[in-house]
Amino acid sequence: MHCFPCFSSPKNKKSSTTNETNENNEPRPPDRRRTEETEETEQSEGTSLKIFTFRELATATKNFRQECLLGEGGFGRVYKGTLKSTGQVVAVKQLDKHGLHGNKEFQAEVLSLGQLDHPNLVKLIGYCADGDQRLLVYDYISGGSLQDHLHEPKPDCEPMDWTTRMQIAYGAAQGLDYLHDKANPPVIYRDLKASNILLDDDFSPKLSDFGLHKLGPGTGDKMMALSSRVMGTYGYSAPEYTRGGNLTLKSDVYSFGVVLLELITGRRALDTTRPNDEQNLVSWAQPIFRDPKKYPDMADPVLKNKLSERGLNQAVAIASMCVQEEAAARPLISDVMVALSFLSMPTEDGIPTAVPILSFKDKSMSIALSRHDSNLVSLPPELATEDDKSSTSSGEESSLDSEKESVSKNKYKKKHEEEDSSMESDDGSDSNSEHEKDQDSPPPKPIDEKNQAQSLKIKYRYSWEDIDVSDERLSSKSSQKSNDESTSSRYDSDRDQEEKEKEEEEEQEHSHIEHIHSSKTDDDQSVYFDNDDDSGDDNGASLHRIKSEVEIDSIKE
Ligand SMILES: Nc1ncnc2c1ncn2[C@@H]1O[C@H](COP(=O)(O)OP(=O)(O)OP(=O)(O)O)[C@@H](O)[C@H]1O
Repeated sequence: MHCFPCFSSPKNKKSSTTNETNENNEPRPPDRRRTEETEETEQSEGTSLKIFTFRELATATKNFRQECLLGEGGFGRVYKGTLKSTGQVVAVKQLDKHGLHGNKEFQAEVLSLGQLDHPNLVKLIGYCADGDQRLLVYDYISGGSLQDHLHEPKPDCEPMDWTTRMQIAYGAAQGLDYLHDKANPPVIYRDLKASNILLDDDFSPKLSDFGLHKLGPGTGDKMMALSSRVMGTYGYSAPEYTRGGNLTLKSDVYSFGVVLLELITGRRALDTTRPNDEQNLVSWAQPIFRDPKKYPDMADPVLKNKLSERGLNQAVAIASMCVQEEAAARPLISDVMVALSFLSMPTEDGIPTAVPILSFKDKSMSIALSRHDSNLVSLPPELATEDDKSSTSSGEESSLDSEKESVSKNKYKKKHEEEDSSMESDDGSDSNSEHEKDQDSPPPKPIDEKNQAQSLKIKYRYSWEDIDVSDERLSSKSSQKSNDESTSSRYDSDRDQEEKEKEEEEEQEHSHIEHIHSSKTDDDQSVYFDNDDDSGDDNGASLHRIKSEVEIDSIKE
């Protein structure tokens, strides 16, 4: 077999062949002698992707020997291999020959997959397209999958502790947030599950198997898969997806919620060895979500007494929001990520040093971080340094804008820029350029003062909209509302009062369906659903986030 590179750098193109396309404008095989004799790995144009020869990969995997087989998934077999040229250990995914991918699809797919790069994604390092062979070459992740660690642990392995679980959830949320928010066009994962979350040696999670079906740009939440084939795994797939193949970013959020529930409970998403009413994890958990007293019973028994009840309550609350039946009511993964950033903070003597307090009141959900020691509370570095996220800590508008749910990435960016410029006129500072932003924006205001409770709140405002609302209406209305209300961070201690008054005003304007209350007192730190409202089952209404804002307060005790 010989290499059949689809793409090559201009330099390589010149040297490989003068007949790059045939009369049908299809790529021709390169000069056979070159690939056989030199075995030189090419670089794909415009990406860091390497184009491997089939021979290289056969050598790397000892001719795809059984002993190198890591497993077989929906797309084909995966082999562990070592690249002869560099010694790098890789995972080689040999795609099913009878799969969906034609040559063109494959080309488009690998090129866009090659652009994706995030510490919480398994990195695609190259590919091979040779005749009817299609192979993808990934970094090898040595620690096994979350599924292995959680559900099939080796007998000599300690069960994963609570903080590790929350750190895995946080890392996975960051990977997913990258796919949803940073990748352009956004990538819907489709098949997020514990077996697709690989762990490296220090338990850092890496999402694998993403983007094997690339999605075209759509209209935000309504993005559809190019393929109508319903994928996903039972137990993880969102109801709207399994029912009608309707795939959106929120379907991923649902699957994420299931993984979070697995981490919390130690139960499988689907476990046919359990009694009927306990086989499906979400169905089992739904009634418990409404009864916080039962939350401790939900926790993985191996964690007994080794987790904070507050942390558990918050994690369950996040999971319960993610697995809501109504896709539009699920939070954005970026919101989930922020909440988990706090839950995953290291603990002192098993007690988390900081616990987020989620409060759901009328149209707003707040995530507040409280701690009562003298250490600084600041956003985790990954949230504080990136441009989008720096806004959460530097007093600018939050990047967690409602519009990204309902408009395309480009539209979102445009909106973001507009708001940036409105921010500019508001506060007189120039925040347009990323570079300037990095240089000029003041560092996050320290909020630490001894004997003060510290609180960082990220508020998400939701409004009720008819479900059949058109995207245009949703986005323009939301946008208007979002623009009308300034989205700035405030540091002054009068903010709470102001906020309360504003909320009361807004309360009169909108009806609400569901409350989840959070009590801030130390002994009663509960989060619970309040179904006291008969508008709860309002037909044709759903929650849409219209605004988010960040505030960092120092609250005198
Ligand atoms: N980059 C990698 N590093 C290490 N092991 C990997 C890597 N990619 C996949 N694997 C392992 O290879 C096996 C097959 O993986 P694959 O993703 O193809 O299927 P799956 O996740 O088991 O099932 P599905 O296709 O339904 O998602 C799994 O055991 C997986 O953990």
